[in-house]
Formats: sequence, C-alpha cells, structure tokens
Amino acid sequence: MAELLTAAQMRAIEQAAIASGEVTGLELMERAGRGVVEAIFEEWPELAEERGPAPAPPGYLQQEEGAWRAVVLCGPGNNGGDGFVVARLLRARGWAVEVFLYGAPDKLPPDARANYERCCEAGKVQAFAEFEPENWNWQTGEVGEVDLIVDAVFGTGLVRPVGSEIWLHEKIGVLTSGVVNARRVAIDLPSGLCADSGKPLIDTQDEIGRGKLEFELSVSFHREKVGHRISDGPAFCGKTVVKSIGLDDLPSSRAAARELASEIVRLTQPRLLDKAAESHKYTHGHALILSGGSGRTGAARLAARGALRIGAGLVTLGVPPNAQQEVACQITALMLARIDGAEGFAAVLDDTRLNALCLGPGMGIERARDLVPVALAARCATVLDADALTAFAEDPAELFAQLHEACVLTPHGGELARLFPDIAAKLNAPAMTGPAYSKVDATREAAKRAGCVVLFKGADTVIAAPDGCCSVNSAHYERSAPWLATAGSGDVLAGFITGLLARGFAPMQAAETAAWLHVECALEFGPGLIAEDLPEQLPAVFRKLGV
Ligand SMILES: NC(=O)C1=CN([C@@H]2O[C@H](COP(=O)(O)OP(=O)(O)OC[C@H]3O[C@@H](n4cnc5c(N)ncnc54)[C@H](O)[C@@H]3O)[C@@H](O)[C@H]2O)[C@@H](O)CC1
Ligand SMILES: Nc1ncnc2c1ncn2[C@@H]1O[C@H](COP(=O)(O)OP(=O)(O)O)[C@@H](O)[C@H]1O
Ligand SMILES: [K+]
Repeated sequence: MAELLTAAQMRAIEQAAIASGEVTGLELMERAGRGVVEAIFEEWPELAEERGPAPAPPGYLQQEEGAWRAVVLCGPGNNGGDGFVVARLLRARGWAVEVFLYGAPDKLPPDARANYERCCEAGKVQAFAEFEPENWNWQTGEVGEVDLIVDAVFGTGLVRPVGSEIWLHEKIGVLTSGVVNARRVAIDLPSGLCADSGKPLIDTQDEIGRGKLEFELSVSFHREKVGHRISDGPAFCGKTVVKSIGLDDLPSSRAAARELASEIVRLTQPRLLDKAAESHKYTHGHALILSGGSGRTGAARLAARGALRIGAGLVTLGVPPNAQQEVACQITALMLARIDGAEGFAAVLDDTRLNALCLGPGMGIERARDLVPVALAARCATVLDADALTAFAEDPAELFAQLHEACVLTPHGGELARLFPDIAAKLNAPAMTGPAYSKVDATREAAKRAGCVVLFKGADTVIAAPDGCCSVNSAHYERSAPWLATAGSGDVLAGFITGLLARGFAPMQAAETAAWLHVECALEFGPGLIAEDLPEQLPAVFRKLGV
C-alpha cells in the first residue's frame, strides 16, 4: 500500500539508517542526486542526447549553441546538497550549469557542504543575489536558452514562510515566461511548499503567482510526502516521481518505519470485492436509502443505484407519501418503502435484515432533523451526507452525542465548516509556519470529535477514523478526474459507501474502497461524465480488477 510520509517521519526513517551505520548521509545524498538526474532523463529523453562540450566559464550561458544548459538553484540545507550533486553530475555529462546558492557556504550542513565543495571543483557557484533573470537580456541574446531549471532551494526542511528575496515563483516565472522554454524540475518538493500540508508557506498577502510556481516534475525520495497529494501540492508538483535511495533495503529504516506504521497516511486502494459463490442476496445485505419529497428524489435515487451496482443484495428507497408515485415510475431493481415520520421509520428499522442506512442526499433539512436520530438510535451502519449533516449546523454537539462507530460522515468543504467551524477556520487560515495544519490534520481531528469515520471530499479526498487511521484518495496526476465535479456525484459516492457497508465492509474500508472506485468509474467513462454514468461503470471497473 503506498505510503505518504510527513517530513518528520522521513527524517526519523533516514536518521535511523544513518545512526545504525548502515549508510551515511553523504551516500543518501548521492543516491538522491543520481535519482533526480535519472528521473530528468526518463521524463525528457531528448535531454540525454549527446551535445557538444560545455564552453569554459565564465559566461557560458551566452553561448548560442553547444552543450545543454541548466540553472540549479540551491538552498541552505540538504535539499541544496542534492542540488549540488545534480549540478556536478550534469557537468560531468558535458552540460553547462549555472549554480546559485541561497545562504552562506560555511553554514551548509556537513553533507551539503561536502557536495558544495565537489561542485565548485568543476565550475563556480554564485550567490543567490546574482540570480537575476529579470535583468538578463533575452532580446539581445546576451543570455542563451536555458534547457532545464532545477529547484533545490527548500525541501522537507521548510519551516518559515519564504521571503520575498527568494520568491522563486517570480524568478522562475521570468525564466519560463515564454522567452525561454526550460523544463522545470523540483527536488523533493517545489520550494515554498509545505511537505506536510501541501500549502505554500509564503509571507505575503499578495496573490500568489500560482501559474509560475508550478513545476513539470518533482522528484521525491523513498516515499511521496503527504504534501505531494493534498491541497495545492499536486498542482505545484506537476508530476511526482519517487526514486529509491535504498532505505527499504536497510533493517534500521525498516524498523523505524514499523514503529511509525499506525501514524502513516496511506493512499487508498480497493479491498477484496469478490462475492462468495455460495452466497444469496441477503448475504450481501439490505441497504435503505431515504429520499426527500416529491421533486427532490433524484439524489437518493442516484445513491440507491450506486449501492445496488456496488453489490448490496437489496436496496430499498424510503420515500415520503408525496413522492411515492414519482419514485415508483423511475425504478425497477430498486425497492420502495413508504417512510413518513419518525415513528414509521422506527417501525421499518425493526427489520433486522436492513443493515446499512444512508440519509442526506436530497432529503430536506426538516426530514433529516426528524429521521437522523431514529437512524442513529438503530445502531446500524449509517452514512450521513448532505442535508443530514447540514441539519445539525446549529448544534453539531447534538449530532456528535448520537453518532457511533459504525457511522460514516461524508462532508464537502462547506458541510465540514458547518459541523466543525473551528477546524475549518484552522484549515483555511493562511499558512505561515511549517508544518502547517493540513487537510489530513483536519479530517483526523473531525473523526476523533465525531467518534466515527469522516470522509472529507475533494480531488484530495481524505478519510480518517477516530483512532487516527487515515488515507488519501487522490484524484491527481495519472488519476486526475476533474469530470467528477458534477452535480450528484457526491450522492453516488454516498450510495457506494452504503452498498459496501451493506456487504459487510468495516466503515473505514467501505469509505476508502468506495472513494477509490468512484474515481475509477470517472476515469473509465472519461470526459462528458454525469452522475448517472458513475454506477454504470462499475461492471467494467470490476472486470478490470478481476472481481
Ligand atoms: N531526509 C532524507 O532522508 C534525505 C533528505 N534529502 C534531502 O534533504 C532535504 C531536507 O533537508 P533539510 O532538512 O536540511 O531541509 P531543507 O534543505 O529543505 O531546508 C532546511 C534549511 O532551510 C532553512 N529554512 C527553512 N525555511 C526557511 C525559509 N522560509 N527561509 C529561509 N530559510 C529557511 C532551515 O533553517 C534550514 O537551514 C530533503 O527535502 C531532501 O531533498 C536527500 O539528501 C535524501 C535523504
Ligand atoms: N476536481 C475533482 N477531481 C476529482 N474529484 C472531485 C473533484 N471535485 C469534486 N470531486 C468529487 O466529486 C464529489 C462531489 O460531491 P459533492 O461536493 O457532495 O457534490 P454533489 O453532492 O453535488 O455531488 C466528491 O466525491 C468529490 O470528492
Ligand atoms: K526543492
């Protein structure tokens, strides 16, 4: 299962390896630099082609032709150290490389210092203040084309907001503003991005020039960091490649990782979805999904279709009398039960074969306020979405007092803010110091307070349980699925979770697997997707999974 590490976890794993004597920091840095160069050539094979030798410094960037040209921006820590390795390796291949250092050489940590010195043997390293692409005269050809920009200013050690003197988004923006056509690679993370939260730490009220901070490739080591997958991280990173630096082969770092295991955030992956051959429909559970009144039943019908397709044995829509006819005209495999007020609902719940409930989609606030307490009193696996969450905006504590561990809450950002206003305020505050409060922190805190699983939606859906277990369902990079942002897709997701709960999945596993399948369905259909299409992709997705 793919793990996402925080900066502190990565440090602990690396430090354990170094402390054991199984590897030195210098060796890890060399492997990191080599990994970056490898990743660059894998991403842009044309850059690996041989070219003429580098002209002698100074002023090699003035040359019109000849070697490939790179600018490497190094910072004051080990990220800068990785940058010096990359600069040296590129120079050894005949590249013309301009290296700039932000910070004083004698303050570099030992391994970075060693690589600074080795880098200087093959060419100069200039002070960062000299990096003034805004003053380079492109028009007169005084400065030649730059083929590659390497950002090695800050990695996982970024703790303070990036000052205006190193606003890379501005500087790199100049370099890439169409005058030159350089590929942009960030070592570990784009400098300025907080490794734990995926938020930029920038000390300014100004609009961040986001387009300019975006890289095409980020090369991380050992594991992706949480920040590669949440908030602004994916947009800034462009594409994230992970290179091994040999830590998985070392008993010391493996032991350190085992100790951290319960805290580590994971990327979602599907659980076993097969059905046993000897089963019958009741083995797969009976889900009940409550709808709203006449004219507002679409959301619940979407959820119900999702629950049925994902394999619940039976799915019943619980509708108020005024919507009975409307729903009856629309459904075939789904069943229908008349559910009016709290009393009638309680009577329906006497049927113990009903083992998963879904309340919220299109339900209406008033009906939700009446019926959610009845559902929760039944102590049945229950998904609360949409109106079932908003109904408790005025007194979230009232809801929390009734929730139990078989519940799943599925808020989007607005709904989360209604139930957890303090958590939303912390999450939405400008990030000044690292590690910044993240969507992972927010979801974990919400799950703990609610006492049940919380699935916080978005392209970076975060799912957490009260015990801290947490995963990210990332619709980014090769799983980018922007077509999922369409009305009703959240209703289908609620139905998917309900269906899996009916099938007997534990709440955390139901939420993770449903979120993962939701994105797979969107990818299976592709552009033009609307919510109705989502459940209909499940058969193809299951076939691909070998279910
Ligand atoms: N942890 C590991 O296992 C490995 C780490 N490596 C590299 O080392 C990096 C982490 O190195 P470090 O921990 O030295 O951290 P960084 O190199 O990311 O930055 C730390 C330095 O920047 C300063 N700093 C932080 N925020 C600042 C700000 N806003 N303005 C000015 N200065 C600021 C800190 O005081 C410190 O001097 C990783 O991202 C990775 O690139 C690699 O060499 C491979 C192995
Ligand atoms: N850009 C995006 N990429 C991938 N998934 C997205 C994106 N935006 C939204 N989603 C997903 O689409 C669904 C939207 O749900 P929600 O906000 O409840 O809206 P609705 O109820 O109208 O469907 C959620 O599952 C969310 O994770
Ligand atoms: K960097």
